Amino acid sequence: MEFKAFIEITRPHNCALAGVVGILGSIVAVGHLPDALTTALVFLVVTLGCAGGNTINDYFDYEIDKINRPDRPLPRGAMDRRTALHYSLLLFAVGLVLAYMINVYAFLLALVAYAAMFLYAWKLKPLPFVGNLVVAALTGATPLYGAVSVEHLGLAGYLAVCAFLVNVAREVIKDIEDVEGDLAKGARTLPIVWGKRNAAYLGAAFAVLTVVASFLPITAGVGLGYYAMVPVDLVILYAAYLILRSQDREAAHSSQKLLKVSIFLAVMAFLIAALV
Ligand SMILES: CC(C)=CCC/C(C)=C/CC/C(C)=C/CC/C(C)=C/COC[C@H](O)COP(=O)(O)O
Ligand SMILES: CC(C)=CCC/C(C)=C/CC/C(C)=C/CC/C(C)=C/COP(=O)(O)OP(=O)(O)O
Ligand SMILES: [Mg+2]
Repeated sequence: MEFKAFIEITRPHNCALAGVVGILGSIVAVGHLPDALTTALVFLVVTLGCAGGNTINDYFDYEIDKINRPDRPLPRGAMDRRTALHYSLLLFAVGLVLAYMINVYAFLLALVAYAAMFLYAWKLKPLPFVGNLVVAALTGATPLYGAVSVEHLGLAGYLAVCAFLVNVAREVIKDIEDVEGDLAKGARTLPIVWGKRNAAYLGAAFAVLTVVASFLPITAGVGLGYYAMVPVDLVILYAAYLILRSQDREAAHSSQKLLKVSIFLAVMAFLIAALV
């Protein structure tokens, strides 16, 4: 058992980004950073949830990851599956205790989100497009979590719409990348059921919808700092072009990685716009 596997299996880069998005949701909801305790609790509840979700995901994806991602901790033997199951449940439990310290709505939303992540990994992922929508809804719920924690919505709804749309695009394109392993396990993902080209059209359409939605905050009078979103939109459009041009594994990998970069850059743009 490798100690670093306990960090690696949580995909800390996703968790940290998600935690920042939770805080960003609070900021754009009330127009300023909430008090230190609320900020810390929002960050921890989201990161612990994301960590538990990624861990339980690898627990149930063990057979598929032996083909698609043999370098991950479980297929390479750095952690056993039973430990991963108990570890994920511990992460969720700690997250729920902290969520209860925020307010009852934050506790309930965390309970629903954590249950959705477990259900996705256990049963929903193989369902064509349904699994993609669940993951995207969870990413959209992240800024809303920050808003619920400060009991105000503000511009967090716009952030949630953008998060949902860009992650639908990315999840569909990730499924195009993973067709080989998914086929071997009999997973009925969208590209397998509907064809890689049709799935590429759908993924690109959601990428374009993300660009359209990214201008919504401007209608609400967000400041000049928001124009940092323009290069983000260009990255998203290029990712859409890549997957339309070719649906092979390499093109899908480049396209979904570019969308991940756009998510990171967009979060920075929203932070600049919210704090400038
Ligand atoms: C206009 C625009 C792009 C706005 C950005 C909206 C926004 C705030 C997005 C943030 C979404 C979010 C909470 C991201 C957290 C990290 C993340 C990508 C979670 C989804 O992970 C599922 C994915 O399948 C994991 O795969 P991988 O990244 O390859 O490990
Ligand atoms: C709202 C609260 C309290 C928490 C939200 C926590 C977040 C940010 C969830 C975002 C979605 C997420 C990280 C879900 C976890 C499950 C997961 C990793 C889904 C994607 O897994 P696969 O579809 O198997 O793709 P991989 O090939 O990357 O494993
Ligand atoms: Mg997985």
